[in-house]
Amino acid sequence: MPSPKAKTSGGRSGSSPGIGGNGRYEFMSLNRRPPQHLLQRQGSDPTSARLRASESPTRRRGSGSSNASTSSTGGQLPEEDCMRLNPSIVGIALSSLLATDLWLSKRLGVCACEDSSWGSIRPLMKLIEISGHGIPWLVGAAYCLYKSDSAAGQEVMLNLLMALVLDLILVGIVKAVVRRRRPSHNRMDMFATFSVDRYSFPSGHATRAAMCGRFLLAHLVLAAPLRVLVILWATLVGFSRVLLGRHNVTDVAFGFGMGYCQYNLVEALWMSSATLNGLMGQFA
Ligand SMILES: CC(C)=CCC/C(C)=C/COP(=O)(O)O
Repeated sequence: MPSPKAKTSGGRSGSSPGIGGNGRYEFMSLNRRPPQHLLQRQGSDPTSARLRASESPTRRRGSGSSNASTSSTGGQLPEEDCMRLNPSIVGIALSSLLATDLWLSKRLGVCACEDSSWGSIRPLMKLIEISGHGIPWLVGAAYCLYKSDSAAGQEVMLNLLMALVLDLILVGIVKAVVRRRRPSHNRMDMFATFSVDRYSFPSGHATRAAMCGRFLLAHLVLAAPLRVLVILWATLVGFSRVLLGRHNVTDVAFGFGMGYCQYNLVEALWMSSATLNGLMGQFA
């Protein structure tokens, strides 16, 4: 795709910029052989790389040329150029997804700071952010465990505490492996973060909201309006991550999926009262 910054003196469509004899950028048609003064010796000038790219096998194949992997000067294209110039359909799809993700996340970051277009709702989004933070949930679960006077209540709160710790560990591992930077428009003013929380993928708030949402719906007897409120809260936590500029859309989407699956793991590792008493007995 010709660079809009290049000074054009050639055709419009189907052309690529090259450095003309006068040192100015020129556009050349990909269907015509470039002028001799632009056919640089390979490696001597970025234009030669660009000519090599404009003469890539896929383009030449598209223009009906017989030698699919020869450069404009008739030489054999090095293998790495052929490979690089022929990205797989998966690579193209992933690049398109990433570009769309970054563009959409930037557009949706409407309260990334006070003077953003929806900056007035930033305090509300920050409140929702705190409601999905790990510390309030850990403190709340520990308090409920301490105040609970039934074996069933203690069992549920202990398993919730373990689920929250499991979430922190798994999210921390994925963040540390993927190491995706947070969006450029994010203002890192979250309270109480770990080192890995500087990374964006996945959203820890989204994983916690999905996992805790499922946990509450499964283990608390809630009337229908409250059940709807739990689902609404979890959804708002996820959305707030993008609106605040903390995350890209894909970070939150993956976080929701990961949190949903984490709950399945919590159910599989569920510690019953008998098991917990047995463990307590061993440590007592
Ligand atoms: C310090 C504790 C106990 C938890 C950290 C909670 C936190 C700051 C997670 C990051 O969430 P996002 O990945 O959604 O920004």
